[in-house]
Amino acid sequence: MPEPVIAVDRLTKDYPVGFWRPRPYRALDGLSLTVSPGEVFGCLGPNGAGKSTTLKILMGLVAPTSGTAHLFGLPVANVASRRRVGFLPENPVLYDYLTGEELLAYFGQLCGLRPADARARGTILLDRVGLGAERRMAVRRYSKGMVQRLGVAQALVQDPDLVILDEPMSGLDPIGRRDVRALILSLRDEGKTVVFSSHILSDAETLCSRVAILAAGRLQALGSMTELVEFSVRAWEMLLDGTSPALEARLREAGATLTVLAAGRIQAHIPGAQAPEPLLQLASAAGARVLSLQPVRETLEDVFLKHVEGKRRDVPGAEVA
Ligand SMILES: Nc1ncnc2c1ncn2[C@@H]1O[C@H](COP(=O)(O)OP(=O)(O)OP(=O)(O)O)[C@@H](O)[C@H]1O
Repeated sequence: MPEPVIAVDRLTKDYPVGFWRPRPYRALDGLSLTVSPGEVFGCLGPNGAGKSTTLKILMGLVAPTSGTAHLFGLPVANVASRRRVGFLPENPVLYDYLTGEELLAYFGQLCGLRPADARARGTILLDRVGLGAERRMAVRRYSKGMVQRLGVAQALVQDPDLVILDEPMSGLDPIGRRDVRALILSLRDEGKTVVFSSHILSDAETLCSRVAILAAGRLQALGSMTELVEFSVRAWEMLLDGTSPALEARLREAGATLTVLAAGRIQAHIPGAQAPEPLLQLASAAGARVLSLQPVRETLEDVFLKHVEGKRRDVPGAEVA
């Protein structure tokens, strides 16, 4: 077994909350997990689950109350553990009077690159995150999605082996999300380890080799997609056009649950793993058109909801006065 890139053991964080008499609030409760080299690992959970707290502890931005965290075998309290790590914080705040190009050149030099190398690396990264055309624009003129893309670029400036991205899809339009998905896969193909937090479960499902689901500061589930998600077909969904009331009645009798989308257009949910051949024939014989037929299986979203529902907590001190 290769040495884990990340090793977290019984990690716990209590934040003090309240002004006059601060009380500890347990944001993270005994989290243990490891991430191996080359993995794309998703840290999932509802708001307040403890995802950012975990990533901040790894980055040395927050000290744990108890437990241990190691990067590349070194404790996170040791700055050297982060030499090979790039980080995108949840809300990147960048020097907005600089241009994208100047900012990346500056960060590159902070990471030890020579000025010319830092500039060259910045140019490559701006192209890679789709900001090549805006590289001479002041960051204060960037949209939220452009700042997010620039944040991703700064995380890659020192060509890290481990990339930690806190909500990388936040603020991105569908094209931006697609680009970041492609970027994460290309980082994986280069042999890098990527850890990201997200609320977008479909992204996690397509990108991650493994995910951790957190809720209320505790690990609720950990594993690969095949370990967590039941991939077998449970039902079928058929979209039909040109149906008649008589056909709809016969489909219901045959066990389908119908949703009427418009007059003569219905969605039929048919339970069972077998492809619904008899109902297809019934529909065609009655002159209806089958627009689509899709198997229904469990998704990561179903698994997520199963693990997190009912596990939201109130934060002490958050009451409205
Ligand atoms: N500095 C702080 N002081 C007090 N409580 C905090 C602090 N930072 C976070 N918390 C609380 O700790 C809990 C976990 O917060 P965290 O930011 O880690 O959650 P998260 O899973 O990243 O949530 P989100 O998806 O909303 O970003 C939350 O209840 C939050 O209110």
